[in-house]
Amino acid sequence: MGTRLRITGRLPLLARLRRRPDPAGDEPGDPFESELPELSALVWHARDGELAETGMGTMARRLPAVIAQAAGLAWRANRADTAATISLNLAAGLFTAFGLLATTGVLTALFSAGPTPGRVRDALPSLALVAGSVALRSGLQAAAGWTQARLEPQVQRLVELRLYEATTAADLTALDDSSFLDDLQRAETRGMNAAPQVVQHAVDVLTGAVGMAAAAGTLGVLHPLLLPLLLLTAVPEGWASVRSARLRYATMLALVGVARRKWILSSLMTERRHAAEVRAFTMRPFLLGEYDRFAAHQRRVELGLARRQTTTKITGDVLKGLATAGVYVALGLLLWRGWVPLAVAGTAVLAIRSGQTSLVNLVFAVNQCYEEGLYFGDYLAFCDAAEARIPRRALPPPPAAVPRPAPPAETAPPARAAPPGRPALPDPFGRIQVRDVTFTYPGSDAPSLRGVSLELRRGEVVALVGENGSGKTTLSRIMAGLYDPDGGEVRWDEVSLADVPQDEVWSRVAVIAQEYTHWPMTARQNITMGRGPAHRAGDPEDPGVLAAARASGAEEVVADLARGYDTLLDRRFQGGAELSGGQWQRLAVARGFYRDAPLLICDEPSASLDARAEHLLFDRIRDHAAGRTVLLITHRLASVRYADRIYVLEHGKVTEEGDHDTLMARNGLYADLYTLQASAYRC
Ligand SMILES: Nc1ncnc2c1ncn2[C@@H]1O[C@H](COP(=O)(O)OP(=O)(O)OP(=O)(O)O)[C@@H](O)[C@H]1O
Repeated sequence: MGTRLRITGRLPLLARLRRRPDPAGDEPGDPFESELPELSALVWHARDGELAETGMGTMARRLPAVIAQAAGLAWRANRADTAATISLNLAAGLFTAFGLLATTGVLTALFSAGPTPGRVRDALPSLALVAGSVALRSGLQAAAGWTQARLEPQVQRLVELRLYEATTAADLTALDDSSFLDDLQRAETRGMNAAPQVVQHAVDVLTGAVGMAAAAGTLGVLHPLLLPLLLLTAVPEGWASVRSARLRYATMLALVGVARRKWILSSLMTERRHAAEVRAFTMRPFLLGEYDRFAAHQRRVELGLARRQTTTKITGDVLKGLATAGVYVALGLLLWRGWVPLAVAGTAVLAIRSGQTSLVNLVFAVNQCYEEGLYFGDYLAFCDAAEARIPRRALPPPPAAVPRPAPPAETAPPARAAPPGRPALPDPFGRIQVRDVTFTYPGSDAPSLRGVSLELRRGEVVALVGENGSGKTTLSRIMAGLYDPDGGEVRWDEVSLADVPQDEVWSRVAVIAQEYTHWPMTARQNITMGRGPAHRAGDPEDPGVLAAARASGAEEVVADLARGYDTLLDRRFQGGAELSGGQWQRLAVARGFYRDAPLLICDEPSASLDARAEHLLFDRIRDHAAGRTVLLITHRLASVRYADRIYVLEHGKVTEEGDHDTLMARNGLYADLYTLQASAYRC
């Protein structure tokens, strides 16, 4: 097992998969450049180095670490079950060895001279020992299987929690990063499921090793020469299994971008919210064609894999057959030379068969453990990377090798108090200042904000206007503590947001986002989402819900629902209702009001509202601002003329500021846009 599993010298398998042209036409050749150029840079080059390390020596080196990780995970999932699984398997192995050795007694008695009834009688005590140890071994194995089965869901829960804890806390910009998303896809779709498998296969490795040790120990006792012969039969199978696993893993890595693209396309073709547009824009042939292009590529790569795996398996089987024949020839020679008696040879045959079975199981388990360990490694690497992208001031619990149990959602209060030693946001604050803020999205060449400064005083409605792409949403996200600026800062009185735990910022800001989520929950939960104990079931008596619904106009929407606030807003489930765009928007606005935060950020809150609802909403926003502060982003300039102050953004810079009259008198972009909109109503 010492050779490195390199298929062509120093060339990693993945690169080879990529470069080799296939005369038969069912190999990938150089598919990403020729067939799927849009995915080429992302996938292939990023993983070459990683795969180059994956040889058999590497596997041998990594396996103990994988097993240790599995053991640690299982231990943290449930100590009693882990201890029971290990000790029951060890005990079962002992009884296997004991049963094999007792077989020698049976055979010795049976092969001795004398009348048959006497020989059978002599064999009975050893036979009883064999029967007893077989029964005990089976009982122990069954109990071990049970404890092992109990571990699986517990391990699964731990790993799921860790991943989702990390993805929901990671910096928002991480989710704009395509390599982060690729890694997330691998970790979620494959790596996360690998965790219980790793644990299971690690236990199987233990079981196989114990069974193998029992057979090997028995053979060693019977005749020392038999032992290396038995081990020889393991080499071909081990080689074949590891090579096969590596091929499969390389293929999975090669196809991760394809799988993600296919998944996106499949959701476009199956999800209800896209169905109308798919038809109206006659997108079906395009989507099906795209899907088929990726599926065809995947099929070609997978056919190549199947062929290589079959060749590998046949080679391994042939070599194993030769090795097994060698073992039996050696045993025959030992018998022929009279170096072992017949009874011992008989036991040796049984021990070899038992050893081979254990060996096959062991090799299979090692292979599976290693393969799943690779996927599990992806999961761990992703979780580490995602945890590293949790902003430090979010103050997550210290990273651990396993997930931490989350506080029960219904009892988790919004984080209002800063931890000791951390400054808290002033309550109430006097003014919020944005000072010289710059921001560039990761991977973008141009900054979205360039030295923006503005001020909001308590109780004011401040409007942000500007053409598409001028940076309004980006600025509002920085003010909501969702992005950290590259330069400059946001201060609440004298406290900089950068010094305050993010949870505290988020609990003090309510955002009615431009792109909001249609939460597939009840109408009540759509309003109370994320705020206090009501966030799970909803408190039917909560006056805050009624007030927020009234202020946003959601009250009329809920009145028409079959089960009022308890109506499920998801047509995919029985009894679920669907809302119109404007009705959804009223609920989103209600959610913002319900949070009752000192700073309300409204990003295009009226885009889908009818004229009356829009008019009412802006009135309500003004009412809401009494004692609180509102940042209003909108293209409906008639609604901002009553704002206390208006900032005009152009290409990420504030170019105008003042109230409506000042800006109209200035005759700049604001006046242009306002006059344009007003003239549309005049004619
Ligand atoms: N997630 C992102 N990744 C990279 N660039 C982004 C991202 N979101 C926005 N941008 C870029 O940042 C700039 C400002 O976008 P932003 O959404 O802040 O504009 P906006 O003023 O809110 O536009 P609109 O009026 O259309 O809503 C744009 O050039 C946009 O392309």
